[in-house]
Amino acid sequence: MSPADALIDCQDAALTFGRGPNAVVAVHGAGLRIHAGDRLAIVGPSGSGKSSLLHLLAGLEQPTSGTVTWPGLSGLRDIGLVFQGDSLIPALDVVENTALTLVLDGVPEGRAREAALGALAVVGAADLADRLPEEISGGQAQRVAAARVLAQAPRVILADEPTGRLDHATGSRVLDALLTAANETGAALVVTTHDPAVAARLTERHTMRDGRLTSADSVDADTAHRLGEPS
Ligand SMILES: Nc1ncnc2c1ncn2[C@@H]1O[C@H](COP(=O)(O)OP(=O)(O)OP(=O)(O)O)[C@@H](O)[C@H]1O
Repeated sequence: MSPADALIDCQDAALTFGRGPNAVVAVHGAGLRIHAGDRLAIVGPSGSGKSSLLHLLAGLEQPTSGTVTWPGLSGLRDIGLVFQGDSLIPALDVVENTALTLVLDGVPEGRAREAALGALAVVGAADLADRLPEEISGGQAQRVAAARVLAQAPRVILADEPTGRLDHATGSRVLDALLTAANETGAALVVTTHDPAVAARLTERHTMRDGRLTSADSVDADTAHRLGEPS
């Protein structure tokens, strides 16, 4: 595939926080291209730079050197973000939270609500629609975050440690929701994780260590599915 086919093209991108003796190089010259249909894991321990890399890919941070471009996207709104412990707005119920990105984007409320209810059904959270965030668990909140991204129908979903604070079974359901969201919308999916079991469910893995994106391996989707099945 040529660079022009890429949704996101990250070329030798570095990100440094601070200056002089206090400077922290969070990402050293990372190269990565994201294409439609990709199911990619960025695996590494805490502090290795995974979130920083994801922020570069999302356009939330400017690279200190190198470039990040979005040749296959019409705007950064084509990117859907799911963060660890994703914050839902406490005063809005689940369906309103799910519809929020669409409403902010100018979609009429009725249509946004309909799309949100459909997305909640896809991730198995339709029964939570009328609850407030304080009335649902952390795992359920992450599934709602996946539904919100599904309703948005982005071209790329970037998920930062979406299963980080969850037990294995709950994390697995959240990942199911994200994979379903990506499959339903045809979006590329990029997930950062420190959990090899999460990484095993994606088809391509990159390793992040001390800010360096080091290696990648690929397996076909069937193998990834088998590897990711709970034993
Ligand atoms: N805003 C910031 N200012 C200064 N240093 C930062 C900032 N954000 C991140 N860092 C530093 O950059 C490095 C990489 O952090 P980053 O959050 O990207 O790692 P991570 O792999 O996502 O970790 P975690 O899994 O704990 O979120 C760390 O040393 C961190 O302390």
